[in-house]
Amino acid sequence: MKLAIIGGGAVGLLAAFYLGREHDVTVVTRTAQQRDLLRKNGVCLMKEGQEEGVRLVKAAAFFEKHEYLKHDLWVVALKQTMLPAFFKEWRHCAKLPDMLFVQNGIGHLEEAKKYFRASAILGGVITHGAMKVDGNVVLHRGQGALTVGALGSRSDLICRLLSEDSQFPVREADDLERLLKRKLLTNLVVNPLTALYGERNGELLKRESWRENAYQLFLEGAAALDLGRDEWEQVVRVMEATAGNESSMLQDIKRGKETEVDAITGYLLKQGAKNGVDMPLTAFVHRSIAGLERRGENG
Ligand SMILES: NC(=O)C1=CN([C@@H]2O[C@H](COP(=O)(O)OP(=O)(O)OC[C@H]3O[C@@H](n4cnc5c(N)ncnc54)[C@H](OP(=O)(O)O)[C@@H]3O)[C@@H](O)[C@H]2O)C=CC1
Ligand SMILES: CC(C)(CO)C(=O)C(=O)O
Repeated sequence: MKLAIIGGGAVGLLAAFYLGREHDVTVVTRTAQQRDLLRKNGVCLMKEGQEEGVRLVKAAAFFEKHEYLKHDLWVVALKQTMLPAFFKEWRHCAKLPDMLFVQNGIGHLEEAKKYFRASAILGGVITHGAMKVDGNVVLHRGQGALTVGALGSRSDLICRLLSEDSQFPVREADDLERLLKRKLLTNLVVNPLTALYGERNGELLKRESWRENAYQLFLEGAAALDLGRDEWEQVVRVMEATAGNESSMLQDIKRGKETEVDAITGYLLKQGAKNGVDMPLTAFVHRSIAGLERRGENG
């Protein structure tokens, strides 16, 4: 398939490297500078400090629309915070490719369906850990999977994406909504706490007091999402598998970027209010992250 990966960040570069084994991949970057770097050097994948390989890919800058408008599928690897601008840019375009959104969070798929009625909208859940270290270099810091499902009726695109690649398996979701909820629960626990403590994912399990905080936060999220306490096991599994990764929220805080806190704790607080679930810990971490972003402050 001809895939355009929109966003050459951590996840975009990771997906380009692995999906590029089987598909014809174009990475769509925000800047011409990154486009040129990728055209010249390809995507370089690192694991445990070692270079694993280089994948030659096509690259286009976001404004060069003709370069990727006719592809079979767009894999949208932008942050939640970038989606409003993405929707605004394309909402009036009549014929667009089908799209796979891989963001953490939930509500964006319904939003995409509203804007892009003619395109199939797929949702993807990524449990890999990844960090971009340069415009064309990504560190694969935790083995997971990409699990894909369709919003509404099943799309044959999913079959074409499925892969047994042991380092980057692509699986089909039985129940996309439930999968997104479970991932959200993981992100509720891992992302804000690692961002507050300034530590990698695995540290949350190593210290008894942090593990207890993580569990108490998990209980609030599980209640708000109407998921069982047994989900804790899968949250722990992701923390173990991505133990050496810095969560995407910690990476954002370190770089002084806006985080996805509204799509994670913000969304859950609304869900809790709707379902009559008291969420004092979630409110605490939400305000704490907003404070680290220095929202509403002058400094
Ligand atoms: N990192 C991880 O380990 C994981 C991340 N996720 C989720 O995946 C999603 C993506 O995260 P991640 O890759 O870490 O984020 P990054 O911030 O690393 O990547 C986002 C990329 O989008 C680019 N971008 C912004 N605007 C445009 C535009 N108009 N056109 C093209 N590119 C654009 C940015 O470019 P520039 O840098 O030039 O501004 C940046 O490279 C998030 O929802 C995250 O929560 C899920 C699982 C794991
Ligand atoms: C899977 C995990 C927790 C990896 O760090 C993630 O989703 C993120 O960092 O946003």
